[in-house]
Amino acid sequence: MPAYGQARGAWGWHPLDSRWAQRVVDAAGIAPGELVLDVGAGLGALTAPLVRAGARVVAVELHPGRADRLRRRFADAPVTVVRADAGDLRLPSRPFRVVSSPPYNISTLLLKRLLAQGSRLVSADLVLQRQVANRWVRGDVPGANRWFRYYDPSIGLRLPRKAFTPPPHVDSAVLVLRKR
Ligand SMILES: C[S@@+](CC[C@H](N)C(=O)[O-])C[C@H]1O[C@@H](n2cnc3c(N)ncnc32)[C@H](O)[C@@H]1O
Repeated sequence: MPAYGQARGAWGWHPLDSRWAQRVVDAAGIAPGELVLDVGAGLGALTAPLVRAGARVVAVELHPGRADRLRRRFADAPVTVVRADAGDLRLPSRPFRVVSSPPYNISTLLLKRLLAQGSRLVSADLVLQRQVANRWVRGDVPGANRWFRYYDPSIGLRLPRKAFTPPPHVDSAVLVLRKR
């Protein structure tokens, strides 16, 4: 079921503190001009430092009000706001990177989408529930053998709960995937 059909309050609303968002983007090492998807962009906590890094950003957000606010906030920046469900995401036809702090309930769906056959994904830096990120790095997910022929998984930054407002009930970490 698309998340848009979820009850009010079930939107995975845990925005990142701006300093932590900056750290996540710094660690991703974005080069000017790169195409970067920010999936579940919220109000742009990651979008803003991505723009400062010189990225061309596609900000995907399902919540209509947040998508509108993103459009207004980044009207003069190289940001395309797409109101879409991450599960139905149309991937760019050219090489792209992903830097995202998605709602935890869609992280597996999103990863499968990004790693689908034909994807031009170059790298992903995804803020995930730490347990889930660890499972991916251990290869403890169906399909891992196939995906990890092409991508090298590792754990990046570990984020404390206070990196988000409101703080989630679980620890988080950045799952880093780099094309081999
Ligand atoms: C954890 S918040 C993070 C927001 C922002 N990335 C940040 O770090 O501040 C996740 C965001 O994903 C959005 N969202 C929820 N379900 C979604 C879906 N299926 N597709 C796209 N966005 C979704 C929510 O509306 C929310 O803005």
